[in-house]
Amino acid sequence: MTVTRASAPRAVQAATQAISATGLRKSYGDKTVLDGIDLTVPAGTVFALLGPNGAGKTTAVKILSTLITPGADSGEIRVGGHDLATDPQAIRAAIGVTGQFSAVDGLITGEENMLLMADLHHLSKREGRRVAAELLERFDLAEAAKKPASTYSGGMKRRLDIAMTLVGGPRIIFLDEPTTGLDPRSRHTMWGIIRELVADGVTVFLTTQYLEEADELADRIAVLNDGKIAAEGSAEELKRIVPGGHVKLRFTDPDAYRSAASTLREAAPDEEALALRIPSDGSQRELRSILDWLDSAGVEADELTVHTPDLDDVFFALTASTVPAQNDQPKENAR
Ligand SMILES: Nc1ncnc2c1ncn2[C@@H]1O[C@H](COP(=O)(O)OP(=O)(O)OP(=O)(O)O)[C@@H](O)[C@H]1O
Repeated sequence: MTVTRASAPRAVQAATQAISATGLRKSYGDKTVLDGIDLTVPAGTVFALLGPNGAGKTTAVKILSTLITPGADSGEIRVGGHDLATDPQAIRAAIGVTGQFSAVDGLITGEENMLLMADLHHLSKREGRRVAAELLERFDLAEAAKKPASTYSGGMKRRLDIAMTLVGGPRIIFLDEPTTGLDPRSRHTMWGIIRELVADGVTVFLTTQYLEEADELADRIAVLNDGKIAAEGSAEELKRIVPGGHVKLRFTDPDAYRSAASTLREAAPDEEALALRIPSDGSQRELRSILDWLDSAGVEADELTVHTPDLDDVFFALTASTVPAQNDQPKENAR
């Protein structure tokens, strides 16, 4: 059953929201990092917080995962159904956090790292071994389990880090830049892992600088800029808010192309490609009116494609005023 926010009783709404925060604030001295942001993450979904370096993404993760306290003037913050102000302990028991700085101890083996986590979660020796073996297998680390973690590749360390986070069976996990510095293959492996978690009903709150990552994984994306949420929506919704979307009509017959071009004077012609571009936000309503218009003009294209701007366009449009030049570089190089 789908519960809509407008009609559901408050208790049901609370149960379906894994994370909710209103008026989240945080300042360091005079510097306002989070200037009253609202966040809502339905259970079992992936939420991506995007933003340039220093936007406050890690700060938001640290507050929601109880590692630091929010500004005193923040509104209500609930995680896993618990109030952060009154019951941070219950939140800690319900969540897992994988930060930018790994919790992996390089001096001991992958398996020992896992068993250490099992101890921290008070699992019995037998249960700890069972959970560790299962997760090491699932994360493709069984073969390397008896080797010191310092010998692992970046991707293996990151997988071990997440495996360690999962020892306690959290229903909500925070992943702060989970693929920064990973090569494309490891990144895709990590995306697969995140998708599996979500298929198991886990809620994922992730921060990322990679727009492609948010596009691939997230149900909803919020762009954080200058202490505020500059825009929020699905990847498709966000792409529609920047100009540049169009419908492209392609023809194989030059005569059909020329006839269409003379009929559709509003369309931008591309003689070489035998294509016409009609500005459009890509919405169903606009598409329908374009199709009606083509029908009434008697134009039949061989191919019709809808082009929406990509998330890069959105990111740059929304964060343009505050992005320093160095942020054109990938993060691992900028550091
Ligand atoms: N303990 C602290 N004391 C003072 N300033 C801080 C502290 N922690 C963070 N800041 C500042 O708050 C701002 C937001 O930092 P934060 O780490 O949340 O950003 P971010 O979006 O995660 O950036 P990045 O992508 O670089 O990790 C930065 O300007 C940072 O310098």
